[in-house]
Amino acid sequence: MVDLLLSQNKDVVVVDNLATGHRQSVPANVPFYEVDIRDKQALSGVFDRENIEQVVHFAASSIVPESMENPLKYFDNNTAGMISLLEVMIKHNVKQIVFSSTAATYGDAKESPIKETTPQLPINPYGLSKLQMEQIMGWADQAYDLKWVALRYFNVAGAKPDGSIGEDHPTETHLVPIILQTALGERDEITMFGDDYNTPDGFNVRDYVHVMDLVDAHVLALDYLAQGHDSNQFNLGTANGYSVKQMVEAAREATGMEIPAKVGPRRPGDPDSLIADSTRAREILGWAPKYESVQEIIKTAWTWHQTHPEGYQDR
Ligand SMILES: NC(=O)c1ccc[n+]([C@@H]2O[C@H](COP(=O)([O-])OP(=O)(O)OC[C@H]3O[C@@H](n4cnc5c(N)ncnc54)[C@H](O)[C@@H]3O)[C@@H](O)[C@H]2O)c1
Ligand SMILES: O=c1ccn([C@@H]2O[C@H](COP(=O)(O)OP(=O)(O)O[C@H]3O[C@H](CO)[C@H](O)[C@H](O)[C@H]3O)[C@@H](O)[C@H]2O)c(=O)[nH]1
Repeated sequence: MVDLLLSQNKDVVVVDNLATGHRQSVPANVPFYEVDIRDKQALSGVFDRENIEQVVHFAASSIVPESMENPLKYFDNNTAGMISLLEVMIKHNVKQIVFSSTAATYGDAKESPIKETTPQLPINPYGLSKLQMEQIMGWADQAYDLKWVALRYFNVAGAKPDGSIGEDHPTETHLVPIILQTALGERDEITMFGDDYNTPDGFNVRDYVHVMDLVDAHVLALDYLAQGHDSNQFNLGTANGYSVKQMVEAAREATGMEIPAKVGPRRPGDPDSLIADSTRAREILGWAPKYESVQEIIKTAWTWHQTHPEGYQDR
């Protein structure tokens, strides 16, 4: 996101407590504050110093299985983090925010593909915390005229195509990086969590969206708010569902590697299937994902993993 905004000659300020982020991923010439958004005093200091007009709120804990084991962490970092951020924004009269929401707010959705109007009934604490954050922004709009866009991402994957920016988590839990670490020989095999879901081949189905397409949507959402539109919510996915097994097979084709895989037990908190209907984002924001095939998404991630087997190397 920072990379794209800079390429458009926008001024950017980054706040991150580096809980899972990397200092090296932010260019040295971008103002960077190592601040926890729950620290209102420190965050207020950033807003005092910088001339902030709009906020893009990515900061969160975002691992579904971790949220099942440690729900309070999610309500603290995510829900309370949002309250702190909004208080500081309102105090500084900053009233436009684009927010990273998630398909996890829908839970085991009763319709597929999922529309923005599909009932949000999360089945894990992570999804609930993100739904609470949306609802809190809704009340802040009514009370303080704060305008917000929730971008409900489906499963994000891929890397900058030149391989210079990619995923690097302290403990990797996401499917695509785990598959590619297995392809690189960093892991012996991948365990596919559960083959008895209510899906065509029994494996969980997800809608994988490229990170470059995702950041495009954020720029469109910032423009949408700058033009004075009302608060809104948008699903971001490609409308193509792939099962875990199909993802492993697609990665074998995309990389030419063997990628040993076995079936293991279900992982708690996983819905059967999450596929997006992104018509609203296409019609209102003019968003059009450029990467429709998971092969292409996986290939860009593969370039990153091959060239950065140790990630950002800052640990
Ligand atoms: N990756 C996905 O598939 C996906 C899907 C839907 C939504 N999202 C959302 O997108 C956002 C980014 O996800 P990601 O996959 O890049 O995760 P990530 O863990 O790589 O990024 C989160 C960033 O927020 C920072 N952070 C966390 N808590 C903070 C706090 N209290 N104060 C300041 N900084 C804090 C971390 O250090 C990290 O840099 C998250 O809000 C996540 O919920 C991700
Ligand atoms: O080693 C693994 C890792 C994952 N999976 C499976 O692969 C699928 C995708 O799992 P991820 O952990 O990559 O992603 P999640 O669907 O759990 O969650 C991701 O997408 C969500 C939206 O759909 C959230 O927003 C969340 O932040 C983001 O991590 C799931 O069915 C999971 O069970 C495996 O089978 N084996």
